[in-house]
Amino acid sequence: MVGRRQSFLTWGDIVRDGPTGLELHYVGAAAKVACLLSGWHIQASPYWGSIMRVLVTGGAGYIGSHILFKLADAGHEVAAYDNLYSGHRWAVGDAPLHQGDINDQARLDEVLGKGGFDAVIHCAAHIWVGESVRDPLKYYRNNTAGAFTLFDACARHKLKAVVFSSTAAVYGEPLKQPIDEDVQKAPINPYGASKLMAEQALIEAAGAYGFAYGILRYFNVAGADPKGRVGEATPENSHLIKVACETAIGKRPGMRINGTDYPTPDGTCVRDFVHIDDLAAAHLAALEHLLAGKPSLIANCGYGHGYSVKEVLDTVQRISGVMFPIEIGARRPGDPPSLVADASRIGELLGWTPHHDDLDEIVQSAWNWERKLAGGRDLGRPTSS
Ligand SMILES: NC(=O)c1ccc[n+]([C@@H]2O[C@H](COP(=O)([O-])OP(=O)(O)OC[C@H]3O[C@@H](n4cnc5c(N)ncnc54)[C@H](O)[C@@H]3O)[C@@H](O)[C@H]2O)c1
Ligand SMILES: O=c1ccn([C@@H]2O[C@H](COP(=O)(O)OP(=O)(O)O[C@H]3O[C@H](CO)[C@H](O)[C@H](O)[C@H]3O)[C@@H](O)[C@H]2O)c(=O)[nH]1
Repeated sequence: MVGRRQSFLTWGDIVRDGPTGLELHYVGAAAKVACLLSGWHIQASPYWGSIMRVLVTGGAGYIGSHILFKLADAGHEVAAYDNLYSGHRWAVGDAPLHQGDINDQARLDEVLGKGGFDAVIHCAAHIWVGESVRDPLKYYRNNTAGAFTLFDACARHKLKAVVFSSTAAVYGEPLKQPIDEDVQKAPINPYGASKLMAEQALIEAAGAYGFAYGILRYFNVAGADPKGRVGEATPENSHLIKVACETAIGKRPGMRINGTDYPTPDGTCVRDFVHIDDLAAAHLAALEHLLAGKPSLIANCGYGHGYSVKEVLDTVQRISGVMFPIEIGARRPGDPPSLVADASRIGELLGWTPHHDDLDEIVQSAWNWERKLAGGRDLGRPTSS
């Protein structure tokens, strides 16, 4: 895959219009040679040389928007589907934004019916563990029932593949760490349970209606686009690194550590923080894998090692240079003490190799983005449902 869009589109267009598979090999090989000669970075890809047409639900949100940029950078055709509940119109960049709700079957039919999409990446969801404990039905309605409506539409419109944003929260509190994909799933909060049900429905629907699926279970995603085009701007945010950066920049007066009495080395929760750019790359690799006809998969997205809440806050203070106030509070209901991925499967299946496995780099990129936001973009919550 090459890192320059215009040129790749030219090759891809030839490939797409070619009457036989021969062109694909010819054009693919010629493009590879051209890129090697011009020194462009190339990653091995089984879907090399073809354009994928992909609809990203939740594309105006934090993770969806980075996936849009990653796919577009690689020359693919992308569009976002988002109700702008917590997303932002500006976050989709040049991609078309189809405003709509995943619970709205008629709107999904309209968009998927004329879109000519090969695949859907399903990121749209409610995402807050704490809120899910306070208002579980909100989560089952959007993350489970909404996913059913979307998967049904994908089946009826004969999509080839669906990649689903799942979460480490499906595991609950497994005894074994790092956590591999086959451990027993026993979510301890409605957010994780709502996602696990959607996973199950996707697996069964894909088998029955004949499409491929990729379930990616993200651990804790953080950081921003290395080119600074987009980053995390989800409103009412409770993600640790985001809250810490907002506190350091002065948007919040202080912050709290949710519990220091966990059975972990320093008593605070431990999480496996994965850089958003590596996570977006995992989606590109998963799509290429599935659209090349390879088997459906379930894979963790993490680095295989964790940092405690205290370690993360120390890092944010050091990198920002701001010693913001931190108080010690009670545990937050629904928080497992430790979530660290066994990340071997995704490497084996997709050849995924992290490029940003470094807490300082993750925090630095989140901090750079926070400073850019403070420069003045309007981040008010859009009003549509
Ligand atoms: N952020 C993390 O650390 C993390 C970790 C694991 C899994 N995930 C999963 O990744 C996905 C994306 O999370 P995010 O951090 O980008 O959250 P986000 O809130 O920034 O993005 C979610 C997007 O979905 C949209 N949306 C929500 N409900 C919708 C609906 N009914 N119809 C259409 N659009 C809707 C929102 O407007 C928003 O743009 C979610 O599925 C989440 O569960 C996130
Ligand atoms: O101000 C804060 C914010 C967070 N925390 C703590 O930091 C840890 C991480 O919390 P986050 O809210 O950043 O992340 P979660 O692990 O709760 O959840 C995130 O990662 C999960 C996967 O591991 C999910 O998928 C979910 O969508 C996503 O929000 C938790 O112990 C939390 O209590 C604090 O102490 N203070």
